[in-house]
Amino acid sequence: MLNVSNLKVSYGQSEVIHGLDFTVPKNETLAVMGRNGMGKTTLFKSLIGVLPLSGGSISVDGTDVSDMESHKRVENGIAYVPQGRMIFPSLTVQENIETGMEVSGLKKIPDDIYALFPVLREMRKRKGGNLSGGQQQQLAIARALVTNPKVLLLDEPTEGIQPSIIKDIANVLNEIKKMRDITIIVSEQVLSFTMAVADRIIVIDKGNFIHEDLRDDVDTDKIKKYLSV
Ligand SMILES: Nc1ncnc2c1ncn2[C@@H]1O[C@H](COP(=O)(O)OP(=O)(O)OP(=O)(O)O)[C@@H](O)[C@H]1O
Repeated sequence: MLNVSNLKVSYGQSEVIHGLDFTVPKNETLAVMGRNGMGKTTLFKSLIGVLPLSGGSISVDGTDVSDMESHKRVENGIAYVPQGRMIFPSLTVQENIETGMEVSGLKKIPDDIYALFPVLREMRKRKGGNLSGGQQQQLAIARALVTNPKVLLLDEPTEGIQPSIIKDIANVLNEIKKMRDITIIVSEQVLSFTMAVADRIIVIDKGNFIHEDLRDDVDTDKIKKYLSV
């Protein structure tokens, strides 16, 4: 589980994340929704340690990771699928996945990864750069999963992906949740996607959480309003 307390993040003098508190238990998928520029990417980068905190703390299963560098946070169970996917274009699909396996000590790509993403098995010898956006997104998720994470972070996984593939990605996240004891946190602007995957939805606005609902209680019109203002 992930526990975040009074998290603050700044660019120079300018504070962008203003003291967020949240806990996400095992087997829960949390969606953080907000318009462009509201702080989703900054929040995720600070959770994985690409950006330093200017205050507060982050812990995974009781271990404080706030002062750890990114690779140490990965060792402690956080995996990150960045916005734009950031796969290695000149490495093959298989090599891309293998870059995630050093941490977990896996020698071979587990069968359940290819069962989740059959297209990656078919394309395992192709260069990552030659895959479609949706396939690259699957590859980025596979690469994150082979680290055996306790907490999986996905920053706007539907961005630039065609609607039919967005459904596949939602199915994959639901499968992952069934297969593993995992906490999933996804940032998004697409409400239909979050309604298909999230147990809880939080709205972020200018670096503050302004609204929270369990999926079953979501007033979709209200959330749409927050996302469109
Ligand atoms: N490198 C940076 N230096 C200074 N300010 C930044 C930097 N990156 C982001 N910001 C500012 O931080 C705020 C939050 O941006 P962030 O990218 O986290 O938002 P976001 O919700 O992820 O948006 P998007 O959906 O466009 O990725 C914005 O006001 C943005 O201008």
